[in-house]
Amino acid sequence: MAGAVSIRGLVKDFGPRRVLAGLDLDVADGEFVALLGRSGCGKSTLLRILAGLDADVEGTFSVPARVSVAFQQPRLLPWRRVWRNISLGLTGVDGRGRAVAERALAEVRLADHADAWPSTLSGGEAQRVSLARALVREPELLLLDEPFGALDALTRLAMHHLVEQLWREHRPAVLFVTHDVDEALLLADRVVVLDEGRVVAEHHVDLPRPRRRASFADLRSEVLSDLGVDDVEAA
Ligand SMILES: Nc1ncnc2c1ncn2[C@@H]1O[C@H](COP(=O)(O)OP(=O)(O)OP(=O)(O)O)[C@@H](O)[C@H]1O
Repeated sequence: MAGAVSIRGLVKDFGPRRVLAGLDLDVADGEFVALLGRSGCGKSTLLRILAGLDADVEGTFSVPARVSVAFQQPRLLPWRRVWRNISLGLTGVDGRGRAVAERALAEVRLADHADAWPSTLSGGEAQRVSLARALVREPELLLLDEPFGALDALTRLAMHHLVEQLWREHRPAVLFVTHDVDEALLLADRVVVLDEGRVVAEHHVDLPRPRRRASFADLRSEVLSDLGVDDVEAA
């Protein structure tokens, strides 16, 4: 199977600080990979590089032609209605921008919000618009940088279901940065742990979906231990 992402020896320095130190990582087509690691270990930097937002690197990487990104903050344009936020910059849709945006909104359960202004949306709704905006480009690779980090616990749960469903339907490869080990184990095919700018551990999550937290208690302990944290619940 052709890989969606192939990274070899990626090095990124910010002045004297080496953030990525020869990182190697492959992501297969349609694979859902979660990236975990201590704060400051370079997760967002890696996503920004793959998204083409930072070209000042050494090493090599390849990504597919269509890459979409969703960040922790939805970053919607406040002076555009929701549907325009989604259709803006879409090429090849001519006069169908509104219809295309509406279809994407229906997928994230926001069909009736096409004409809303971003300022009137809740945090969860804004994040769903951000997902719709990412998906409408039919990405082969979806980069998610802590997309649920700012949401409350209940909204977060709903978003897990939604992302899993959208991923099943569209099957992009996903690279998903999170601090939440449970979130990673609920959603990902593979959990990759970064430290000191390299991959230091990875775990395949061969569990049927939808997953229950009880089904990955042992894996959670292993991943937490990779992160240098004791699993108090396992004691
Ligand atoms: N534009 C920049 N200029 C200088 N240093 C930067 C810049 N962007 C990031 N860094 C530094 O690079 C390191 C990695 O940052 P990055 O945001 O990739 O970490 P992260 O793993 O995503 O962290 P977190 O989990 O806290 O979001 C940090 O030490 C950060 O201060």
